[in-house]
Amino acid sequence: MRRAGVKKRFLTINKNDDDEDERITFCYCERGSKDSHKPTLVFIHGFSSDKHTWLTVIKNIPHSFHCIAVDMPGHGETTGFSEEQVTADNLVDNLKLFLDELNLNESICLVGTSMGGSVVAMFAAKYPSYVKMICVLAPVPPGEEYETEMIQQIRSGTYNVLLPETHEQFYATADAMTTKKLYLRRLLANGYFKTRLPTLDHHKKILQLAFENDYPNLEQSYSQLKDFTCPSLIIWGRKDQLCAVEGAYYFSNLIPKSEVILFDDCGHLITNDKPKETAKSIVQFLKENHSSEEDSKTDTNS
Ligand SMILES: CCCCCCCC/C=C\CCCCCCCC(=O)OC(CO)CO
Repeated sequence: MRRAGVKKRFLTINKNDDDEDERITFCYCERGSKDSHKPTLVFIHGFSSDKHTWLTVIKNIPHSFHCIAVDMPGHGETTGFSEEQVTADNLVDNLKLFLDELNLNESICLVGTSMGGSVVAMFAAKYPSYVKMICVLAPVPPGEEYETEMIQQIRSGTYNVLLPETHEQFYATADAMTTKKLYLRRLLANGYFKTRLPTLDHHKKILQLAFENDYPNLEQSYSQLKDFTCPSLIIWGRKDQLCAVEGAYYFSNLIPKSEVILFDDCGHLITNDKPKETAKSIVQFLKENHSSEEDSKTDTNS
């Protein structure tokens, strides 16, 4: 935590004044404070992950940028949700509540990876006025056309592809998800199991429900992005085995003002494989597209 210079904070929101059960407490990491000349960067992690996934990237972003990485409902230290409530719609709407509470409702750059990238895309489709720009890292593309073998396996119930339960499964998942060599992999696996095994059943349930309810509707949920006019950056690893890299063109064809960056030698865990490059791409994208946004209505997508 200290290396990225972030502070951990909690924010409790009453969704309903009469009902204590409808109180949620968000946990998030923050560095810096709101700056009227620059958008705040808000980072959304992937499935079964948490805010820490972004520290490798935030470390490489200049301190002049206000950064927030939040634990999504059902993940990390954010509390007040049952599995059934962790749906795409709820994640999007609760992210809106969180941003409202922090007064971050007009000038942010929303950045998400994997499932978090999907949440960012759906958020921008539903609440375009909240964001100045978005950046999605390998979000889940819709439909069979983009389905990888890994997605097929998970969809048919082999959850340990994403949620390993044994050391062997952990090494297989790591091999599939990252191109970086794992040093001290047994130690890493032990660290992983220590934090993840207690939440395993909970995450399995969330995954099952997501494939039943949200996955079939992805195309519909993304469709309003066709009218999203803010600059959008799409980042993908060429060696992604979970979310097919062709998905980058699905999103760039859908979003009017979009730009694609593909990293060589990079798997699905982009924040792990290319942290410096990711930070650099985001900062570059912010510099090119902010402030000048009013006079540059050019389509970078053609
Ligand atoms: C849960 C609420 C869903 C809301 C959003 C709908 C997204 C599409 C619906 C179904 C697919 C489920 C997820 C499939 C893979 C995610 C990979 C991922 O996030 O990888 C992590 C590491 O696990 C990377 O950090």
